[in-house]
Amino acid sequence: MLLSYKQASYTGVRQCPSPQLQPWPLSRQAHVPKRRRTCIFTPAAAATQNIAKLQQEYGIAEHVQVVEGQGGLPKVVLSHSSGTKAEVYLYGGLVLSWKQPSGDEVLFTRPDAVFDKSKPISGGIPHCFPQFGPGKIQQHGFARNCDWEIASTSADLQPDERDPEVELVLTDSDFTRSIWPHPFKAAYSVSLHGDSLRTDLRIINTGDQAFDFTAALHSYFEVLDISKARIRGLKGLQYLDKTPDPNNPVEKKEEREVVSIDGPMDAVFLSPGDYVELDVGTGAAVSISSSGWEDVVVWNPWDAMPASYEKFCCVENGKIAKPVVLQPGSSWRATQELNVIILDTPDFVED
Ligand SMILES: O=P(O)(O)OC[C@H]1O[C@H](O)[C@H](O)[C@@H](O)[C@@H]1O
Repeated sequence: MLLSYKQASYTGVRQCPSPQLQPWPLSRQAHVPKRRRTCIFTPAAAATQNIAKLQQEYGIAEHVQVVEGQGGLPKVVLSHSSGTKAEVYLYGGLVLSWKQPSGDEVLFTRPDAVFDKSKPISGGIPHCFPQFGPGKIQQHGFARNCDWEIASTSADLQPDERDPEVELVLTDSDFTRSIWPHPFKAAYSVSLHGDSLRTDLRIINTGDQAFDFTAALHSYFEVLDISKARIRGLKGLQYLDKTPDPNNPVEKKEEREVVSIDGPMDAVFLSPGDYVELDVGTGAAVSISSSGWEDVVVWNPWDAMPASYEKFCCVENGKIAKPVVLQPGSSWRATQELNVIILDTPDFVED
């Protein structure tokens, strides 16, 4: 939580235990001399070896590290000399954590998040692609439950400001084509620049037929208390209110300069400017600047998630209302930059 509201952090996150080494089948063990049985090779050991290989190939001293994350999943840790850190999981191509130099976490992981690939990781910045939803395929598409690959890593050569970056890619596979029959490449770079976190997503049509898609960065931000969170930058916008029924949204106009949340909220704001701001209630705010993304979703489930709704607010850059139509060989690009700002006059001051 920003500004050291450590009391707001969660301790109840359910995690899968790291995979343990399993013994070989007995028939095979019979051929293994006893003293060597600890050297068995298993899927878990293979995963660890794979992580070590990725680290060897893509690690950059002090700035980029590939290590084992929760549930034994590979994650890339970006460290900036300013003290900021980000963790990017290959599963889902997901930024799970972004910490300020103070150690304060900006993003939020739901307590029901799991790291065993049985479902997408519920927290951080999951992808919604190739469909935001609801729609013809699974809610929010498949990009959040696929393994992305590392394409490259870098750390800028300026001696004091080595901006670490990782680029991940996801391409169509038998699995993706069984859901959505189009050849594509998604290239997603995540980088730290001083105190800010930047993402750059490109979708490329690698097939010979046009396709359309919708997408979003389903960003979870930690707030002091949802009743104290405020969003600026939405005044005057038309929005699709999905709260009563996500399948039959009602179009409305936002009249408020400062949007507060006092019940379930699921709204797609149409064509905001390139900047919105989430005041997290501590005297700090997250500024969200973007290009290419055309809509902003604000989501809080309220008492449908009693264990966590008070502690997060999703503010999601998306391309939802008007799908992107991509011709063969063409591409679409959208960027997002998050910064933490200290507010001069917070709307709420602690009693
Ligand atoms: O639970 P998930 O599949 O992650 O979706 C959680 C929520 O995401 C979005 O913000 C949608 O607008 C909501 O309609 C949806 O309920």
